[in-house]
Amino acid sequence: MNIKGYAQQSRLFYRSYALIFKSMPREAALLVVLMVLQGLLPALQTWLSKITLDVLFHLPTQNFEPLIWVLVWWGSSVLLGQVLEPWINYLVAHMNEHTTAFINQQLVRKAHGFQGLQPFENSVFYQDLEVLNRLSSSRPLNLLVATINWVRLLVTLTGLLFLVGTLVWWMPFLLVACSLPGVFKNTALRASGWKGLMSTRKEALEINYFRGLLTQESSAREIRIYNLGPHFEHRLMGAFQALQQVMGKERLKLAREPILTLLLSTAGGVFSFGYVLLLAASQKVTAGSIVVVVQALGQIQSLLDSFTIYHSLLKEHILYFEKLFYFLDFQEPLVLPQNPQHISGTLQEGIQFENVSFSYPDGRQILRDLTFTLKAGETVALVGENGAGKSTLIKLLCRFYDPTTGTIRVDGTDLRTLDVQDWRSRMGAVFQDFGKYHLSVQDNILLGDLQKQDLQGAEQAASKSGFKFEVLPQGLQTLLGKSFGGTELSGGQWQKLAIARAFYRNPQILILDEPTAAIDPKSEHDLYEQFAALAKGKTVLLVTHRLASVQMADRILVLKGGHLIEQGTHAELLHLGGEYATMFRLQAKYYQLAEEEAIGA
Ligand SMILES: Nc1ncnc2c1ncn2[C@@H]1O[C@H](COP(=O)(O)OP(=O)(O)OP(=O)(O)O)[C@@H](O)[C@H]1O
Repeated sequence: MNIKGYAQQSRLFYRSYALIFKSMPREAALLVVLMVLQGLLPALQTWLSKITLDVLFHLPTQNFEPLIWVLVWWGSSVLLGQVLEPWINYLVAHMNEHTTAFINQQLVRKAHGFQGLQPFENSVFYQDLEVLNRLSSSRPLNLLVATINWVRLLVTLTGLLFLVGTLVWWMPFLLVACSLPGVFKNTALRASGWKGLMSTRKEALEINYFRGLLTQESSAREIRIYNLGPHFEHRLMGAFQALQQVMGKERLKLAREPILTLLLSTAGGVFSFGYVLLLAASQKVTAGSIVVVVQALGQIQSLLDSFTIYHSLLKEHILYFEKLFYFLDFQEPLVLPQNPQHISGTLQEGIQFENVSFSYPDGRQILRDLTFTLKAGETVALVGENGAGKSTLIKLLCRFYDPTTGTIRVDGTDLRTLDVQDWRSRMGAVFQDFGKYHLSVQDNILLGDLQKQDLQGAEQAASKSGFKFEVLPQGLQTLLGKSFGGTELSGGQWQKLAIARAFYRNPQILILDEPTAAIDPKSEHDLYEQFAALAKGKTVLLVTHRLASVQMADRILVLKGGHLIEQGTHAELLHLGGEYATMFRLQAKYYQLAEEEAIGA
């Protein structure tokens, strides 16, 4: 590694510890102090052995005071060791919980802080996020524990090497030199292990996915009808096997490859031990000193091996933080304005699409040169075949993405210059994949505007959407969804609840992407009957395939292959006899025929 590399590594370590310290500064500082104390204990105890022997050999007759002091010191050091251990364990566990929570908070804050949806499109990015989430409860603790042991071993080693050095000055250098290749080798092997782990991100995602399919209620029905259990289980085990193969190879390397470096460090220890035995045989040193060196050498050898392992573990765990910081530093492609414009009051002119085209990050062009205006207070229906780009247009309107070319203007101001939160606070939406929150009915509605907490308003919104909460066991307080043992709703009931949430917000701009796809004909009819009242004063964009319900729109836009091919009122478009008229007549004919056939029969 060159100097730049070391500087980067040092910054990375500094930032990682800063993150851990930030989560619990006092506890972290206390832990460091306790660790250093604990690290000094073995050297202190070995030194006490020397003192004991030296005192014994030079003990004046009938004077036991030095022995009593030796006993007091020895007892204190043993007691300190015993007291320190549980406190260090307590602090490590305590800090681990906090650090895990803290890192999770950083991760989710970053993830929900993305204002656009593009980061979620990138599969590598998504896989990294999965690994970061999965390891967030182990890696920070591992870094902490490895650091603790690294520091403790370093302190112990320094103490013991110092003691050995007082007898033979070159011995510490020899011992360290013989262990260094092992340190480097293990570090390289751990880095390779991490690379292996990262190369199995796809398999890890597959494991999550197939395990989810096999264990969750949402997929239980199809799995049983099509007998998909064995098939998905096979794919799950395939992913496990692929993961085990890669990680097994890495583990084997870790067990097999350090043998030469271990031989070298053992040779250093044996040579040093032999030299001390020679010194002892020629009686050049005191008995106490020989005991010190013999004891210290025994410890140093195994400590150096452990130190090598912890050093390489540190390097391995730091790679987690490298990924974590990469994620935390990631700048989303959606560029937010430095000095955003804040808008107040109601929409005046409306929203203008000017030559808007859009391609997803995969490069496919979905919207092509769209120019139209959603006038303030107008209800516009957007229709077109599957994949025409209707939901994509909504995503641009919500500023989940920016147009690839062209501009969207709000009362003449470029949407990209507006404060995005401000803009979205004017909107209410029922998306195709609306949220089903496993909370109470009331909370599901109140989520539409957390500032309001208007219980009466929530009740009214539920009534307007046709959601009959009275039939549920605890009415508005009924807990929904299976996650926490609540009541499960039907698809249509969930959708009505999503509509209630949007109504509760009372937004200026209401976006409805197939809002009645799961709703029964009578409820749909009731909803559209009162739609004029509900939409009053709002700008509404409605996407639907049920053309009977678009008649109440002021204007209809027809999308085909990303082009805006027709626009006008229901009557105008029927008169035009184009795509809309064809689609409408097809649907109408289908119902008419079905009715005629039924009556005829
Ligand atoms: N996140 C995405 N990344 C890449 N392509 C996408 C993404 N989302 C949608 N598309 C593609 O964009 C095209 C338009 O999709 P969109 O959902 O806007 O259609 P739609 O008109 O709403 O269709 P539907 O009537 O079926 O809801 C489709 O071909 C789809 O494959």
